[in-house]
Amino acid sequence: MQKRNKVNKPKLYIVGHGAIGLLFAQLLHTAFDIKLIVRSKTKNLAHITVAALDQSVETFSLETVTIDEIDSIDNLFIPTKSYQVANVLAQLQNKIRSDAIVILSHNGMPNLTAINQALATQNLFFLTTSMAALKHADFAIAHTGFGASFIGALNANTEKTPTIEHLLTAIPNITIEQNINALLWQKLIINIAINPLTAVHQVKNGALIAPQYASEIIGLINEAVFIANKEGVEISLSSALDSAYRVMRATSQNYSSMNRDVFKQQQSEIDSICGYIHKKGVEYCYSTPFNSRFLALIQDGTP
Ligand SMILES: NC(=O)C1=CN([C@@H]2O[C@H](COP(=O)(O)OP(=O)(O)OC[C@H]3O[C@@H](n4cnc5c(N)ncnc54)[C@H](OP(=O)(O)O)[C@@H]3O)[C@@H](O)[C@H]2O)C=CC1
Ligand SMILES: CC(C)(CO)C(=O)C(=O)O
Repeated sequence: MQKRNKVNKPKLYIVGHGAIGLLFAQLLHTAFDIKLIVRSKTKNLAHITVAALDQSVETFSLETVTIDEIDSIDNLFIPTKSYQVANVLAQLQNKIRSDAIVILSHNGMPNLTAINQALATQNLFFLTTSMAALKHADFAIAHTGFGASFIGALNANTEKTPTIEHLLTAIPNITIEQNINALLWQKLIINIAINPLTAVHQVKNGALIAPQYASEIIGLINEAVFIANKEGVEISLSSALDSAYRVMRATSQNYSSMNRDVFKQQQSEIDSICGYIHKKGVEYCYSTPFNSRFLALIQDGTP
């Protein structure tokens, strides 16, 4: 296959060099001229190592830039933790062109009001993925799980541009989803079922298939389905349970991201996962004992 010249490739900025950012950099670096936005740097080029699922290892180099070095951004991918998004947007807001393509990707419900306020004219997308990656060193990851990805438009002015066409070609098992709310809720419900329990009990995703966890899984998902339905998103308890158990089986050997956060005693995304259901429950005067309890347990840091 003919290699495309760097000058002909569209530029894509990726925030950070986290596990998902580097995984997507590997998938996209032949289609895009990728620049990694780093907090600080000593070198202009990062040498990246990705251990694939089949144990083969790929190495490639990408340019790194600090925010101060950026003039303007046409295409931006933000694969950070949910609690880091507001800060990223505040730092980059003046650099992002008014017609730029911005793709957010994180677990937990995004703060759509804040995102739409910060980026009122840009083409906003959200990408969810069930692929998994683990970071071993600053620029080294292992691809640890294969799963489907979905991308959907977050605002009405969003168009399917060549950037999105390139993404759809380069990322395996990705589908464009027209109903963004359904997409966000489906992923939220999977994380509600898996993340807090694997974090509190310090078990792999597959362990949750055991009957001893069933009543808590049903309790957590039932509350989320109630809120989703109140918000106009049609999801049934049985289809939500099916999806959650499917992902537990597909990622059975993985430790969830929240499991690792709790293990390493670092900040987790519980506020935008169980915390989102707790907050919505308060708004609807609907009690959410399961989500509220896991929110408190994990926020407390001593599950
Ligand atoms: N890893 C996985 O397998 C999966 C992860 N996800 C979700 O994807 C999202 C990303 O996960 P993951 O890649 O594991 O997380 P990481 O913490 O590995 O990656 C986030 C990266 O963004 C960087 N970053 C954040 N803010 C800034 C900033 N202002 N300037 C520069 N860099 C910044 C972080 O830097 P620093 O470390 O310095 O803060 C870090 O390098 C999360 O929501 C996660 O739950 C979803 C499916 C699977
Ligand atoms: C899909 C799942 C549960 C995979 O582990 C995930 O998104 C996570 O760990 O945060």
